[in-house]
Amino acid sequence: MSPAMTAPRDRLIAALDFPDAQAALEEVLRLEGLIQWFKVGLELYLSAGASLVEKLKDQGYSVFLDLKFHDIPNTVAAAVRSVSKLEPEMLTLHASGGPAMMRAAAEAAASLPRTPRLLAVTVLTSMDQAQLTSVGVADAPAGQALKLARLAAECGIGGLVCSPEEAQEMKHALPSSCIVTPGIRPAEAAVGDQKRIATPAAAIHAGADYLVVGRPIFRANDPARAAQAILEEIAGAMGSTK
Ligand SMILES: O=c1ccn([C@@H]2O[C@H](COP(=O)(O)O)[C@@H](O)[C@H]2O)c(=O)[nH]1
Repeated sequence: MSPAMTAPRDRLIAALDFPDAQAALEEVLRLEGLIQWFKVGLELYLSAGASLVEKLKDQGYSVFLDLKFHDIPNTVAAAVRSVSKLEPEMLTLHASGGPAMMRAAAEAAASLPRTPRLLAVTVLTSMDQAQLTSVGVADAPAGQALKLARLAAECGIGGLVCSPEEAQEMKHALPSSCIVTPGIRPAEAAVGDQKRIATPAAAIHAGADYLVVGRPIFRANDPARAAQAILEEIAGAMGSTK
């Protein structure tokens, strides 16, 4: 983790899963002063495109562009070069795309004047054992995630996305990788479609560098209050982890 990352707000990424730029930017405004990092995923990027990312960057926010590339190596390398013009701080690709794809992505990123941090998505936090078995993977989610995380690191990918349940083992096995965990659910929050989850405090204790939170903030009656409560939980856990 970067030494500059000392404040709870540097470790919380709010997922802007909204249908258009107007809805997303209204929420950004509502969280002004609380949130530094926003994640732009497929839904919003397909609707609002590059201009939304540019607006967030112009306003001084850090952007995690979560497009989860998964294609042949040449196509993924070109996609990395293309979206890196927007200067996102983080960018995702699926580790299951394999070593040739990940190496091509890492080389493409390294060739750029401003290298985005590439994150390999290991096993989606919405997948449990049954889901994994149904796509032909016999391993347990944690074992498969670790296997893919090691492969990603060997291919020069500096970060990974995994469940907070797996963060501790990941940190132990790959101490220099940046660990980003979605699947965060404060104690009272609805779980929804997520399967491998933990509270903000548990994720910090397990060694997650960044926590991604969407619905527990944006589907709360008062998103700013929900974000504040999560920041306080992170702060408490950081205090007791030091
Ligand atoms: O394994 C993964 C990878 C990405 N995500 C993304 O994180 C957020 C989580 O949103 P919640 O509303 O807090 O569940 C969402 O944008 C996903 O696309 C993930 O959940 N799991």
